[in-house]
Amino acid sequence: MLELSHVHKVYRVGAFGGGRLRAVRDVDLTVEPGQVVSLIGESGSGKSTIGKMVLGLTRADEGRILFEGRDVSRIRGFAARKEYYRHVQGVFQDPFSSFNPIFKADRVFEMIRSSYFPKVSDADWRERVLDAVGTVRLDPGNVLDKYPHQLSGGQLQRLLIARALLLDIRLLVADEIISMLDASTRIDVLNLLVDLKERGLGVLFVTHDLSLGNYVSDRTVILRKGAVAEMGPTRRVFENPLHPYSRHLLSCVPRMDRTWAEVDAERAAHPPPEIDLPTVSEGDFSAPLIEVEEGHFVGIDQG
Ligand SMILES: Nc1ncnc2c1ncn2[C@@H]1O[C@H](COP(=O)(O)OP(=O)(O)OP(=O)(O)O)[C@@H](O)[C@H]1O
Repeated sequence: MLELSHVHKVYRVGAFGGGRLRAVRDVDLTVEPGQVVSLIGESGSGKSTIGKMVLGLTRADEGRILFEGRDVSRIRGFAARKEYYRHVQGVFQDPFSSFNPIFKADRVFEMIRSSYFPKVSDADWRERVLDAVGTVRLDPGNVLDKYPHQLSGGQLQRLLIARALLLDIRLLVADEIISMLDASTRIDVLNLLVDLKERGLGVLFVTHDLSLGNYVSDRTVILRKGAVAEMGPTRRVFENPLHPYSRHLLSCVPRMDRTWAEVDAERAAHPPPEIDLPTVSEGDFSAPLIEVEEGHFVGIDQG
């Protein structure tokens, strides 16, 4: 469904744009229908840039991004872009910024209607909205006809997902969608992503939080400095992390059931296997991956 191959993004930075920042380096990844793929990395690792490239909000400098076989960078013109967004939508971190505070929150649905379904009757449209709102586990009586300030962040986030569902959406880019929500609402929105995947949608779930990625995703991609450090089935990556960076990230996640000392002792008793990481020479911006077990890849060590 979605395939990135050898994707690079270099931003111009500094005074007069004279500097270059390689935000994404030689990234390969895929998302299949009915699959949640987590893109995990610390701040600045290039996660959002990948999401933006998939959404056509910024262009890759090298490499290809294919959605259902079509090169996203070649989608030009209003009609073609509109058609793309019928199938690919993004939801972002701050739900409040996606709503205009002076309009009722469900106005976001009207915008979809006027743009994509101008001929649908009022009654039919209402039916579709109620269906989409129900799918995201909201009670229409509680959320429709309300202003954004009368709704919680979790409710607004779910309204945005409902809006996406009104289209014939096949891929959702969910960029840090729960980082502004409290713990109890987070789990509802995470479970909603699982519902979407069961409906056959592909989800690219961008997060800096490993435990969220572990909870929700089928495959995990760990990014470091714009390149893939490790990628594979989530269970394999979490149970058998092979890249030093993945191990480091995982060791930083607090455990509810153990103290630091216990975790340290366990690690010392069972040191992880050493593997040879791929290498590249200075000035080479490729970031090769080695397949260490089926579908489980490790990338270069960037120090
Ligand atoms: N429009 C831009 N112009 C210049 N540099 C940018 C631009 N957007 C992002 N960057 C830089 O590219 C790098 C990757 O940014 P990106 O937002 O993709 O990272 P991220 O992993 O999503 O981080 P965060 O979790 O903090 O959002 C960062 O160093 C960032 O400062």
